[in-house]
Amino acid sequence: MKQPILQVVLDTPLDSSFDYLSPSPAGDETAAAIPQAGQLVQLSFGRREVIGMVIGSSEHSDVPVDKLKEIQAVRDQLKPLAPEWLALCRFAANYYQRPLGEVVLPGLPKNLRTLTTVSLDRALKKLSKTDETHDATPIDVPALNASQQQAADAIAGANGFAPILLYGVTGSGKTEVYLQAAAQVLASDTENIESASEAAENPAQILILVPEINLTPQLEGNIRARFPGVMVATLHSGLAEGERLRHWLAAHSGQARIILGTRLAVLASLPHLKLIIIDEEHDPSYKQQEGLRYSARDLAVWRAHQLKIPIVLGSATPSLETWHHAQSGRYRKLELRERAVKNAVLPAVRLIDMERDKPTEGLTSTLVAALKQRLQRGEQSLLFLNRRGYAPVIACDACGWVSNCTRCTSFMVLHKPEHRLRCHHCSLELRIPKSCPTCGNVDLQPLGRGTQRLEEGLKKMFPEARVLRIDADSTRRKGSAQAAFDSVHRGDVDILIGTQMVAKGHDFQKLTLVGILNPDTALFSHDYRASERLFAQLMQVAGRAGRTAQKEGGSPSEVLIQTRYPQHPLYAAVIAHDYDHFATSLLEERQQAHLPPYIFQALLRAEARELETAIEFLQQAATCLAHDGIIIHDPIPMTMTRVANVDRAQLLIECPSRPALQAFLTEWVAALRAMKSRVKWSLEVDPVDI
Ligand SMILES: Nc1ncnc2c1ncn2[C@@H]1O[C@H](COP(=O)(O)OP(=O)(O)OP(=O)(O)O)[C@@H](O)[C@H]1O
Ligand SMILES: [Zn+2]
Repeated sequence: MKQPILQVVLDTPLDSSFDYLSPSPAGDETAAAIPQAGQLVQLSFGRREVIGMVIGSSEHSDVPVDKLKEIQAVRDQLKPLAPEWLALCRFAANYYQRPLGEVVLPGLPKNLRTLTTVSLDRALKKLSKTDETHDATPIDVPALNASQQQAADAIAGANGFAPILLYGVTGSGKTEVYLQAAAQVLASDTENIESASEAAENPAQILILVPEINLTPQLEGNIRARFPGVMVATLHSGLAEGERLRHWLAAHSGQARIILGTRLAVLASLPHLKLIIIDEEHDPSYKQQEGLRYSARDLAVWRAHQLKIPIVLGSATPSLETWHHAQSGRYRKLELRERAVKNAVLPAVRLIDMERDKPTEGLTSTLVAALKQRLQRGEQSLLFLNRRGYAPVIACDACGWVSNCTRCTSFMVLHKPEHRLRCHHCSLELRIPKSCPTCGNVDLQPLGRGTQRLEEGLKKMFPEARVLRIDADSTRRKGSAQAAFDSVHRGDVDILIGTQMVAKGHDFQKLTLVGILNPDTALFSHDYRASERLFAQLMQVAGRAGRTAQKEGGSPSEVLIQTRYPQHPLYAAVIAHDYDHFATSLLEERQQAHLPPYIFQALLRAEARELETAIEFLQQAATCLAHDGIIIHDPIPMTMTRVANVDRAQLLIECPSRPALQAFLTEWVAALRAMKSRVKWSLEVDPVDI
């Protein structure tokens, strides 16, 4: 019999599959099983041994058969990945203009891509022994209020592809809706299937995506307690490789029925997926910013469409893309207008004019008085400052020297507790100079204020208060973020200082005051998405206050924003908690200015030692192909031009039609590859940072 020819993809930048021969039977076999599409195989490629995935087979090859190599080993202990999964990868590869192999293989856990099968065999063995049920004391499940019930029923009752926006104000109990809808889906799946054995073989799976899993241990605990007897798998980059493989296999085998993960989980193998939930769907962390620059939200919607299942996008501040779909009726909108806890109300938002009430240690007297009141009453406060470090720069008054990074177009940030200057872009670290490097002046001054400096000032101002800072620096150790949030929930903290890490979905029960410091810079950014983001961020952080009813003798929940621009319309919308109106007017602006979601964009980035080289490459790229109907802008240096001694420039491409843009990009990428330029370039489809 002729050996079939297998097409295999590998993790290489070469945009093609490679032909290999099926392995010949071992001595004592008459015929070896032919590897199927979706199967992982080991083979030699050039001089290397690598892991690839079979994507198809054929009778013919353009390469003479005697030149073809045989596949060396088949990972047949692993069930092949399903055709639907391969189709998802194909879509992502086409849409984001990447070779299929660079989507398929990096999407799998590392331990599946190694040449030994030790960890795979170990993980499979461990999984086969795992009792599907985990011990959990079922917790009290709150009775849903009417709008929550309606939403949960609508989700669980949806048939076929059903994209749903769950638009609920902060604290409206969206999580409870997800969980009760999920419970209904898991239960009805078991009832509907006629034979019990079929149900046992194919129980429904539910994918829940969250922006950052380490920040939501509450949710994971809640899910485990809620679904005793159901295997829950988590998938995120914080897992050790062994664990990650085990969880991935649990999803792939169908044993895990609830999969809770960050953006990377959207590429998991989920053979019985019946419902997808994306919490905080507006969150920028759903966008992968390197390699395959995908939007997990968009891929999830595609997946739901492919499988004809419902998908829930939950947020108090939906992205404008999602809002646009809800307005046009493509997505169904379900609303939760009230906070879920009885008598809990949205906080009153007030602006403090910093021109009139001049801050000391970064705090206006109004905010200080409000903090004092909370301390006296034993309530918690949160100060939100989205800038980590002590001060963004240090400077010499005498000669004007500032702490520039020598490798980037940015400043070295002062990190006082660590006694270091750090560049947040290239990670360069230096000791803090004792005197000015140019004039020798010993009196170097920190300019501006980050979370560390705020913490120092607060401790001086309120020596009796328990102050805790949560930011990327204070939570570097594994588990430290969780420990920090636990101490806030226990009530061991009076004043919490935090960056955007503290704003994401936390259900702080004792918090009655939120102070927002320094949000103004984003008002005047040249990025057209800045105001959408700032608004969402302010609404989210404001939403951490007042999640329970006001106690007797307690303070009403309140949000104080320190600003120099109290007249700015964005703040007026925050005060009114008026997302609808704000989003609608932003959409109008976008439509008039021909910006997304009314136009589709792609961004070509180039990197070189010299800026001119990068720009030249982009100029060539702009003219290398006819482009009717495609708008190609002039190449420009990126705002932060130099990072780690590399200069960066970008070229924006736009088109009112997505298919036309896609068709152009496919041809264009081929032309760019053919240029064989030494400039490093990358293409991003639907870019979010321009
Ligand atoms: N039906 C209900 N009755 C009483 N309490 C409820 C009910 N539903 C939810 N809650 C409680 O309301 C609080 C807020 O819920 P949750 O954290 O789910 O809000 P959310 O809509 O996700 O808010 P955010 O957008 O701010 O993350 C939680 O403490 C939750 O336990
Ligand atoms: Zn740097």
